[in-house]
Amino acid sequence: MSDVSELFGGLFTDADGIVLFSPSSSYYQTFTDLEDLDVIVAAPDNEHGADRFVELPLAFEDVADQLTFAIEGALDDDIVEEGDELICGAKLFSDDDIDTVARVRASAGENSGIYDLFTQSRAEPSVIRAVFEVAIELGQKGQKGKPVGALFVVGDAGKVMNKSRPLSYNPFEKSHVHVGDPIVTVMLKEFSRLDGAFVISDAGKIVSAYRYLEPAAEGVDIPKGLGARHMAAGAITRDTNATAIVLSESDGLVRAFKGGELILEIDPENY
Ligand SMILES: Nc1ncnc2c1ncn2[C@@H]1O[C@H](COP(=O)(O)OP(=O)(O)OP(=O)(O)O)[C@@H](O)[C@H]1O
Ligand SMILES: [Mn+2]
Repeated sequence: MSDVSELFGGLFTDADGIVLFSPSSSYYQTFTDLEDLDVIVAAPDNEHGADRFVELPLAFEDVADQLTFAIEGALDDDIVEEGDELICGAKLFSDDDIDTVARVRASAGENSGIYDLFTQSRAEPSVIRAVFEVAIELGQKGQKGKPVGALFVVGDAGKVMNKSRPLSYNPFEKSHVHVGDPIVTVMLKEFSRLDGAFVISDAGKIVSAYRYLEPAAEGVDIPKGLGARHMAAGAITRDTNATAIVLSESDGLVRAFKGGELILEIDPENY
């Protein structure tokens, strides 16, 4: 008769490393005396001072997104090697304790782009993250209780301006405000009722609101069923080096596009 740990034991044989997602301090401590396996922590902050650490820019609610982000980040930082077999411990249902184990092979060939979205965009990672936060907040609350859509084009702003035209006067014309400033969050929410896109510079300066994007759309392949806003978002990221973050008025999801492709889809209600 086999017992459960023997049956599942195969999951752990010949592993090269362990990835713990936001472990508690005591949980992390129990792993530090492991001799032959590297322990990697993936979390919003390196609160335990782990030597091998991947910073999560968002609390990805989808465990697959979390794992993919951490593994692409660990490969990029040379914390793990191509082909490494990793045991990942994550919190699927629990907020407190790791309750789920997955065995994943690190493979650079299957790059989803989710790590590069934050780290290899023209815009600074903190800017990408701040725009996500505004889009998520807007998705949770809507505008005066009604669902609202919004399109943020981040980075490579000069080129984006050349591939777009104004729909109305630009309320940010003479201002020097940046995403992340609390007042800007209020302004972005207010202006999101109106048409068009926000254009944001690499450093996070709001360059313009109300831009109608006119990128070339050839070769852009976005999922069927998404409309003009999403098509424009995808296309502008193929035509320029910008990243686009879109809140859909119709399904309430936040989506990110880069290089003409949909990279990440998240539901604000889960944050
Ligand atoms: N090329 C564009 N540039 C900037 N904004 C655009 C562009 N095309 C559409 N939009 C904006 O998107 C809004 C919604 O358009 P549409 O419904 O076709 O898009 P969608 O992709 O279905 O988005 P949603 O899911 O929010 O409905 C328009 O009212 C307009 O404000
Ligand atoms: Mn629509």
